[in-house]
Amino acid sequence: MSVPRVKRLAVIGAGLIGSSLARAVREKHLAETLVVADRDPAVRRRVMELGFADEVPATAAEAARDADMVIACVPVGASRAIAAEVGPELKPGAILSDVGSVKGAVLEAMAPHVPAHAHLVPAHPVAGTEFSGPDAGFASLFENRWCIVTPPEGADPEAVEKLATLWRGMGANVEFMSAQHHDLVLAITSHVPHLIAYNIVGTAAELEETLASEVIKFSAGGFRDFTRIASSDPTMWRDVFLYNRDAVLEMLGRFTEDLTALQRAIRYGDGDTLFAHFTRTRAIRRSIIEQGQETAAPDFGRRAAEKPKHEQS
Ligand SMILES: NC(=O)C1=CN([C@@H]2O[C@H](COP(=O)(O)OP(=O)(O)OC[C@H]3O[C@@H](n4cnc5c(N)ncnc54)[C@H](O)[C@@H]3O)[C@@H](O)[C@H]2O)C=CC1
Ligand SMILES: O=C(O)C(=O)Cc1ccc(O)cc1
Repeated sequence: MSVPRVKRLAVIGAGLIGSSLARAVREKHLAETLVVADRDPAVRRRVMELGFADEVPATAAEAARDADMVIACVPVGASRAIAAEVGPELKPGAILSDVGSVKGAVLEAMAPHVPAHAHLVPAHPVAGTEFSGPDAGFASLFENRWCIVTPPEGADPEAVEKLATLWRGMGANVEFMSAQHHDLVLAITSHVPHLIAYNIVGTAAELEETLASEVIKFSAGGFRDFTRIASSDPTMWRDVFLYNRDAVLEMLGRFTEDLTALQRAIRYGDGDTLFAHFTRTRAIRRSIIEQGQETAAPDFGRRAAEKPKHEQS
């Protein structure tokens, strides 16, 4: 059965996610006309060279004019500015969506700018890598990954279904939840793990010179995985922590308590506690793999990320 096409789809921001979305839409013929805007002239030039858009305007307003669906693929902190720019251009029935890693704050920032004749349907594809920019994207990024859609209360069911259909067309599995619930779940599955990676790599870098160089030399296993995550885009992750503050602090509080319990077990030589804890966490990993949902683990995106860059486009 063929997927209904969006007549005119506008993507704002042609980085990892925007360019992956555009590539997937192109490859699967999900839009009649695909417009890709970016404020950075170098990015626009690259989008034209890569050839995955029909039009490449400089402004979000231009891209949104006459669009049936507009998807903001910019750092969470830019959502308000994009909505303010795009809002007055939205035609009756148009859908405004996004891909931000935080949903509550995005909803709050965008909603006031969406006219009553248009629909706001935020979403978050739970798939990505540590790379950024238009060259990092690839069409299969969303295949068999979750896309969480967080419609505001009273959202138009037809608009919600249109957005879900687009994501399913790109190979994603769509799940619906409230923005608040999304932010709590993602705080523990994605945001706190990234913070831990940023922290441990920072701690290692601060060690005395000889020790630090040995960390680099012998970095294997665990630490190496952390360095991949800790190389993720600073702007994007700064915004995630600024805009999902409460949920991250809640999960960080629980994390710290549990870490203290493990620290205590080590201090007092309590092997039983350590063994019981590690046995429990091993079972969690196994059940994730059995369900074919490694994507729910903090290292989601890893297989794609480990591909060399030239294999990713
Ligand atoms: N990187 C990842 O693994 C994932 C990221 N996300 C979310 O996707 C969004 C985009 O992330 P990436 O694609 O990784 O970022 P990116 O840094 O690769 O690309 C962002 C693009 O947006 C453009 N941009 C920024 N502000 C703009 C504005 N005001 N107007 C027009 N263009 C603007 C930038 O020039 C850049 O080309 C973020 O909200 C992030 O939370 C969601 C899932 C995974
Ligand atoms: O590269 C990784 O391991 C990721 O965790 C990618 C990622 C980053 C942010 C998201 O909101 C979703 C996925």
